[in-house]
Amino acid sequence: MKKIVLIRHGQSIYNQENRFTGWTDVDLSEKGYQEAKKAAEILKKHDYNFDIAFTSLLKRAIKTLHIILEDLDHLWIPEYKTWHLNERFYGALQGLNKAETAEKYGAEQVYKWRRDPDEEPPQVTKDDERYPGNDSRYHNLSPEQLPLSENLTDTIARVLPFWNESIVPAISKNEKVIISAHGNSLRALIKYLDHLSNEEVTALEIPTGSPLVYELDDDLKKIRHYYLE
Ligand SMILES: O=C(O)[C@@H](CO)OP(=O)(O)O
Repeated sequence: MKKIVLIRHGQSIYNQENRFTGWTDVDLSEKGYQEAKKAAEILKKHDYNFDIAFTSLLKRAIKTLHIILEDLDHLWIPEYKTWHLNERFYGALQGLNKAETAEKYGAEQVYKWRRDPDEEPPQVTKDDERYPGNDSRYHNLSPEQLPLSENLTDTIARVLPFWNESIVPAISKNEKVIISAHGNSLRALIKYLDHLSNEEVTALEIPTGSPLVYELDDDLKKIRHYYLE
């Protein structure tokens, strides 16, 4: 039996301010740091350690991972950072307050933008500073890979190839894997691992800073999952 740990980063400053975040590289809030420390304490209590880590290109996920690895005295393990694990790119909604946006466009429309797997949020234009083509960290992405906006279906389409090509080989070699990522990149992965329908994934909410264990069989099919406490 194989075990992997998924963790959504601790609360970010935009989570705290109730803003659409996406690929905006905001830091953890003070509460987010505390959540990451708590996650480390829980993992330590249950004797978890890791051989390899995967995270996004965004500091809230990277710092959550580092806080955990530091407290487990495992900062030395190989660590792969990839845009494939980034949060869903929220397009022109990034930075806007969620409550104000609901007042402007209606709660139903905002709910669809947030949770309907096939509803695409408004796009950014290429001259917008939020467009990833204007950020040097994404210089190696092809024009087709650079999003103007993403729905969950688009996010799944870039998370799963990375899962199959980079994470599955590590798990298959019995390496102990931790993935520090985001609400929607983890939702994408969990939809796949749990065979969730679009309706089921719409209802799935992943708490910040809570280590989530997936037990997988030798064919990497899910046996069960649970949050560590
Ligand atoms: O703003 C975001 O990027 C995400 C995660 O915080 O929000 P939501 O839960 O609306 O998808």
